Amino acid sequence: MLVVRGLEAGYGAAPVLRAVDLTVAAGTIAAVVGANGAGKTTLLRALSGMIRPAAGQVLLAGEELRGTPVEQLVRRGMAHVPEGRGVISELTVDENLRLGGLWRRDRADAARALDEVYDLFEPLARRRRHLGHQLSGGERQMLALGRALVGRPRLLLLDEPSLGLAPRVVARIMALLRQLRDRTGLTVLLVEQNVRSALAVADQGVVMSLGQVVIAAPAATLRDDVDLRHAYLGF
Ligand SMILES: Nc1ncnc2c1ncn2[C@@H]1O[C@H](COP(=O)(O)OP(=O)(O)OP(=O)(O)O)[C@@H](O)[C@H]1O
Repeated sequence: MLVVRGLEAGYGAAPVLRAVDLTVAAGTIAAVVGANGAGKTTLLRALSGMIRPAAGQVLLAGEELRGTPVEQLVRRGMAHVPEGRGVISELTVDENLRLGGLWRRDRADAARALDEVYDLFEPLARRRRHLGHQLSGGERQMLALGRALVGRPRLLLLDEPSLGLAPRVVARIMALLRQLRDRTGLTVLLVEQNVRSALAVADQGVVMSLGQVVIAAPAATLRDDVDLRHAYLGF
């Protein structure tokens, strides 16, 4: 689904990503882990067009994406849920969710997707008319994820979904990702500080350090191989 080759990106003159290579198979979850400042968020930003890569190739289902306007990326099936969540505080839960499907031509399916999100996230269904700023951190995270799902993405880029959430909510979100992968074939690139939770749900583990991918391996290998864990994950 996603092939990244030699990706270089950064902020102004300061390079962050250095020759990043990555492959994520369709219908799998890849967890990107690594120390603070390793470049995980920058990788998601470069993939979703929030920052312009300086070099390299990004293919989504075989089609080159570099230089594609963000709106086109969304139409091609990419959804990015950034860290900090991007919920619009002045809009209601329902309005925020509908934003995720505004661009879709198939209105009937957009309405179905909205209903599915309310089924998945019962707290959102109970707070349809609440404003974004009236939600708890966990509800906001559900809303950001729900809004992305209303667009029926093929590839979901998720930045730190567990940030600031109670373990029970984190477990729920991870279980949901697995369910979406299994039921709909969704492909997920998941950036997480919570390495154990991320590797528990992921098919592939990708460790970044100093702007590079230092190891990409089956998540089970990273979970179970004590030497690898010590060397790359520090536990
Ligand atoms: N907007 C920005 N302008 C300039 N430099 C930035 C910006 N955002 C991040 N950086 C720098 O890019 C580097 C990588 O940051 P990035 O946020 O991608 O790391 P990360 O792996 O996601 O870290 P964390 O786990 O702490 O969120 C860091 O050195 C950071 O200071």
